[in-house]
Amino acid sequence: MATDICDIRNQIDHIDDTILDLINRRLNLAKRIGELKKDSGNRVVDSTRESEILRRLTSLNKGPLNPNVLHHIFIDIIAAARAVQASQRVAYLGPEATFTHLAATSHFGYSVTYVPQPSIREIFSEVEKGACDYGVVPVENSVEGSVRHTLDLFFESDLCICAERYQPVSYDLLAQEVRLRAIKTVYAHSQALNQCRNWLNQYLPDAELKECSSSAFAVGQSAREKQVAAIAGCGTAAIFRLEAVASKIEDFSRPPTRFLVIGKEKVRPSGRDKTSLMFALTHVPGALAGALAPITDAGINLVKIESRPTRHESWSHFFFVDLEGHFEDGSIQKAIELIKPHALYLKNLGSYPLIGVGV
Ligand SMILES: C=C(O[C@@H]1C=C(C(=O)O)C=C[C@H]1O)C(=O)O
Repeated sequence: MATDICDIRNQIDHIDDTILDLINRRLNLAKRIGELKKDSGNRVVDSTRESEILRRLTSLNKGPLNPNVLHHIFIDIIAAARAVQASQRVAYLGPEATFTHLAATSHFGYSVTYVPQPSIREIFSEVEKGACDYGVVPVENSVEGSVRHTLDLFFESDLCICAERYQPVSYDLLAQEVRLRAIKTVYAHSQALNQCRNWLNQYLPDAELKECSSSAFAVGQSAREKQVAAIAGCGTAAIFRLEAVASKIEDFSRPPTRFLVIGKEKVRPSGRDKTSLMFALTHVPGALAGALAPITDAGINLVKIESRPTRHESWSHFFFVDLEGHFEDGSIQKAIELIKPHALYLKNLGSYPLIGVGV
């Protein structure tokens, strides 16, 4: 038996050596690409190429590797490949361990510098002034609120959407050690606490529950004391060097929150893309139907539509629509030309790879 384990471990060591060697060879190639990009003035991050790689590997994968794990592994390899080309700074809605932070790390991996911001407006402005290369903002069904704020800020800003990301809203119980019995106190943000009440009543009925202002504060308390646990977003244990004592402890599972990666670059087509438009219409009967008709007529899939008051005197509503396709597709360009006469204002917020929910 022991010899068997020994033998198999030797084989694993050999595979690890090969993986390490291959990763370093891949990084050296990325470095060469980085030099070519520098010469031609191209940006380091190529989201289209990245999504092509992830889609290709996901379809090649025959298991037992879980597709989500495959995604995480390659996001980190790709992040390391970006880092050897240039350092990247990513602004997100802080503090650490928010769902926006999680969305950011699952998109950019751990080889970039994350810069927490106190508000969505500040994320936009950090990227606009070039202090950060990208920003990550919540846009739909957020637990952090202010999603409408994100939509409104696109009116003022020239930044575009470079990518989207779906982040599950799920909680872990974190502590220094994994024995549930040892936990006497649980710190959590009020939202997290409210969403995990049943689980806490069932598994930690005697623990003292302490509400605090952020998950980052909660995990800070846990890092200080062995008997203190914290509730934080699923997957944050590694960020804080704590153990996940229990996972998915929320009482009801919720749909994932959608986040956007914003930046200055226009993303080229990947083969399966989404285009986000924002337009304002006059408040006359049939205006919206008229503006949407070119989309229907072209057989374009309207993925989402949402409206916001413009708060400008003579304009009534902004409409945000997500279409399946890329701005460079003839059908999308033609539809936009036909919408324009109906609109007081129209802006293309960007085309970016379409991502399945949960990836
Ligand atoms: C290596 C490149 O740079 C970055 C890293 C990539 C990778 O690791 O595969 C892919 C796209 C870029 O974001 C590249 O552009 O090919």
